[in-house]
Amino acid sequence: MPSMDSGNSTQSRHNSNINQLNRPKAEHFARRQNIEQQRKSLPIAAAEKLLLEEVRNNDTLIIVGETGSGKTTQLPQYLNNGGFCRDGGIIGITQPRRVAAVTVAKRVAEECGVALGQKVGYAIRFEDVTSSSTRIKYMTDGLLLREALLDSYLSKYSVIIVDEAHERTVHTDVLLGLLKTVQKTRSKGVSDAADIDHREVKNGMLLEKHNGSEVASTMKHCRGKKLSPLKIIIMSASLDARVFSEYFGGARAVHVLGRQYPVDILYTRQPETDYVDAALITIFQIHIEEGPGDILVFLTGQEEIESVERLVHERLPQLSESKRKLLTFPIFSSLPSEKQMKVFLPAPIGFRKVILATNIAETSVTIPGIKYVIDPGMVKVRTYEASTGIEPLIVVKTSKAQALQRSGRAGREGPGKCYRLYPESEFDKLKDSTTPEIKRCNLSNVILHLKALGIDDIIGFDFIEQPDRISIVKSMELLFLLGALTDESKLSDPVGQKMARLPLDPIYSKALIIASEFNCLEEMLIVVAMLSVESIFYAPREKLEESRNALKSFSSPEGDHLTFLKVYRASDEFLQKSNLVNSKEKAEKNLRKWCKENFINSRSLKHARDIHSQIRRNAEQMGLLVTSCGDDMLPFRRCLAASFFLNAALKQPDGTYRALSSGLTVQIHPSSVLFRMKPENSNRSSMGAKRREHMHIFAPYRWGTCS
Ligand SMILES: Nc1ncnc2c1ncn2[C@@H]1O[C@H](COP(=O)(O)OP(=O)(O)OP(=O)(O)O)[C@@H](O)[C@H]1O
Repeated sequence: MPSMDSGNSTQSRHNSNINQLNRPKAEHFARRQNIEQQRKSLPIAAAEKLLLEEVRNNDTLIIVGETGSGKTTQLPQYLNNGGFCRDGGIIGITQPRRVAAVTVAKRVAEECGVALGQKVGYAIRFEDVTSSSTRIKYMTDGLLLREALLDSYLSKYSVIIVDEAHERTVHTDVLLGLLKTVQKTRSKGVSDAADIDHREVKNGMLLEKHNGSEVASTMKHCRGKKLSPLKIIIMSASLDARVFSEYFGGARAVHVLGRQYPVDILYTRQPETDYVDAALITIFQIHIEEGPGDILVFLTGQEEIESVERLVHERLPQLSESKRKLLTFPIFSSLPSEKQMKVFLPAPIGFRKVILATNIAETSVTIPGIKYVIDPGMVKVRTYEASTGIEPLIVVKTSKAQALQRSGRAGREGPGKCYRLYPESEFDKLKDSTTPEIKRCNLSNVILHLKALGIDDIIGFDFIEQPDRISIVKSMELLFLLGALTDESKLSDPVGQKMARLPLDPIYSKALIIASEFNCLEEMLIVVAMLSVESIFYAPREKLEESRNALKSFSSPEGDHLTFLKVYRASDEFLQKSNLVNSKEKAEKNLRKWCKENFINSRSLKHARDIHSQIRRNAEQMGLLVTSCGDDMLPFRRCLAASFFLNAALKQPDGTYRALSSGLTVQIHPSSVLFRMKPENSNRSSMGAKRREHMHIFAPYRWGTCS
């Protein structure tokens, strides 16, 4: 009957609406229950009370526990529940990488049932998702160091957890030294503030000397402020507790026993001659032979990742129709963060996800769905040759600690497998831990930072492992040449002070500061942003000639910097025109097409655009004048020479180049526009120095050494 039918259907529609309304709630409830259960089953859960006791009884604690045991997500929650935020104090947790800080914060906010940025938040360079109610704050180690510039007692933190300390990033090492001093000072602030034996104001900073060691703080933070003690926790699955314990004067170390799920480790019988090919074969082998579960592959860099991605797609059509449901997702540091986050989304039903990652995904992160890890055992690291100032990127074998971290990305939601693409005998030969970054990097950034904190005696600074003296000297020399240090090795005012405030490499900061004086900051902001991303141009092997012609249309005889400027401005003009007649999305899509036609890496360009707006904001906040030099590029080129002088080389009468700083014979890098252009002996030079008319200085952003 129509009325009955209609009544019934209305009723059923009504019921279904109720169901629909209830479904998200029910799903939400089920998910929360699931999370609660997961939390309770973590190995660390059994040790909650014990850990709280340990933290109460020890100012510094070292915690070692298996990957996935719950250290990063649970301990801060235990501490919060245990009263460590009672007086408004914050629990700060540092991570070596942005992606870990962001994803772990999201997870913990969900576990706590709060909106991200409220009780639980994160802060990374250029992004602060915290509020006055934040009590658990995840952040990069570099960011906490920057915070110390504003509040050198880190007074808002009641506990600071240095997570993944085994990575020994340069920021972690400096932070450890700083925390040690801060802890000492803060305990004095409570017990015996009167023992401050000397105070002076220097460049707006208040310096205090405690028993001979200098600690700087801003006036607003220490005047009359009662300081509460600071708890320090050092954490990792793979650190040598002894080293850290000794450094912190015999600090207590505890081990959290047990792991959540087993991970089978498999090795190859023979060493692999081509690990990229071996990784590719293993991806397909797992995909064809193994049960459901996503795959995480560790590769050394963007190029390798993109090539494996291409090869997977080339080989996929050779599989039967039902086996083609394989999706690839890249993740590397220069990939824009919204693209990085895609790896954390579940694969569509029936599909297998293959994540191609650099060591960015090696520690801390939980990527839902990962059951299989492929580890070729290689990693790309930056090194520093102090004598020449060159910082080559080299591919080396991972350490045992890294191998352990990589395998630990599986076994987080269920049992997993890790395929190490080398024989077990090779594993035994690996170094236990990675060489600390401080031993193999340019220290100018660190020194600038320490100086800004008022720590002038760099060699006397209490590093966990002393950097090489020659590296310190060379880096100070560079800062001096950049004008950041005075003759007395103090931070100069205003150049050094301003440089320390910019979150950039000192050379880039100097370029911006000097460009603002010479009315070409608009141009320099673009160039610094373009230099901050990986390869703007791409040249596919099969279209080499076409891509070279495209590059030629942007090439400037004055080098890569001006070429970048042209590319950026051309893309900007294109986007603006497209925006006039299209929606924002359509205009962005058109820009990607334009990039493709011009062999420009649209991802890198988009990233450069983001960085550009961020550093422009920074520059404006600092009061730097953002003006353009128009068509006269001479002042701009002079500013380049005044900041990037380490990259300058003189053309010799025989046609070779000699680096001005090191005296080494160098050649123009094949990726430079000058490589094919063969600069002529004209009157053009980056410095415009007449006395060097017979030899010319160009400043491509990369030089290769001649073998
Ligand atoms: N985003 C997430 N999605 C699903 N489960 C998660 C997520 N983050 C964490 N987990 C679960 O919580 C467990 C503990 O993660 P946590 O990061 O706290 O471990 P950890 O001991 O710090 O590991 P690691 O030493 O590898 O950093 C994981 O094994 C996983 O089961």
